[in-house]
Amino acid sequence: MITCSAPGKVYLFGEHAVVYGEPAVCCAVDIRTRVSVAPADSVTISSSLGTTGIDFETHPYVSAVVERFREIISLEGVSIRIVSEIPVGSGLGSSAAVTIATIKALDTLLGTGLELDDIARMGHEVEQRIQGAASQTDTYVCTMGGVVMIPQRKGLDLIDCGIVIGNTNIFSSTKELVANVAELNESFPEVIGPVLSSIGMMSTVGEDLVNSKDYVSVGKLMNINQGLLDAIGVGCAELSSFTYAARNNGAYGAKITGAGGGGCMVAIAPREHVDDVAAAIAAAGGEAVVTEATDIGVREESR
Ligand SMILES: Nc1ncnc2c1ncn2[C@@H]1O[C@H](COP(=O)(O)OP(=O)(O)O)[C@@H](O)[C@H]1O
Ligand SMILES: C[C@@](O)(CCOP(=O)(O)O)CC(=O)O
Ligand SMILES: [Mg+2]
Repeated sequence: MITCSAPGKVYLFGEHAVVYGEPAVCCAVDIRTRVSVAPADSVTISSSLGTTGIDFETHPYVSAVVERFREIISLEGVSIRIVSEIPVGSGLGSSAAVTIATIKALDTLLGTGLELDDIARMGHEVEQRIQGAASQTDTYVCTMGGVVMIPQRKGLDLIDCGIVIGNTNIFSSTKELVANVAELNESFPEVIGPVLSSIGMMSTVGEDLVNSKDYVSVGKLMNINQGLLDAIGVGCAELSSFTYAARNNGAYGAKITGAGGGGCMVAIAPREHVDDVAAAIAAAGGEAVVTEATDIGVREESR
């Protein structure tokens, strides 16, 4: 049996706008999905969502990965078992992590010799197939780890402060949220276009601030980015309440991460304040997790 893992991620800046070609800055975090594979006569996929064969209702991403491998190598059966610390449908990139960890595990089992760039590319193709429109961000950062600027694929300095995630526990489908933004953009292109460009500008301005570890300024930009995400309709009352709770309790800045509409927000904070920030999010009704950035991307854990 071979086990591979891949990390979740938070966006410092740029989700949604990145789907329209704007830059984004995304950071892998130390919360992982583990996928174990073993030879078998037929395909079995088991996770917290259930046990299935190839099944595009329950396991669309993993099913698409298996089909993709069948295009390059003969693969009759395989047993795939998923254990994840990343909440599903929460903006932390659970879909990318399960996709990338499965690709790496199958690559290792079948000896297909994929390089990291190949894994990221295949993962992006799978996300595009299942999600409709999908940027390369989640699959790339979860393959490589660290802090990455997209579309340049440029590595930035690892975030050296505390990261607190606040989960609303409201399931949000990235596919739906991306489609909602597209609809708003079609209705009001003159209004939404400039908002998306302004979101992109966060990354352009933020890049040097991340590299110089100026987290006070990074936090201010995250707060502006949050306002613009609200403007494109991907916020909700709980996400707003948790971002204010974080900001009022020592965070440098706080915003939605990922698709929004539910799911998670992210705050960056001095390490000495992370517990206060987490307590404030919990008091506002969220599930708070204190984490750190990680430069460990997809990797084999055991065989
Ligand atoms: N642990 C898991 N096991 C199986 N499938 C998973 C797992 N985590 C995520 N997924 C897949 O990813 C989908 C959620 O992806 P998405 O809507 O993009 O949200 P997220 O923000 O978490 O990436 C789930 O509906 C499921 O198909
Ligand atoms: C909204 C979007 O920018 C990020 C979605 O992230 P997540 O699936 O919510 O973790 C979509 C994308 O980049 O493909
Ligand atoms: Mg996703």
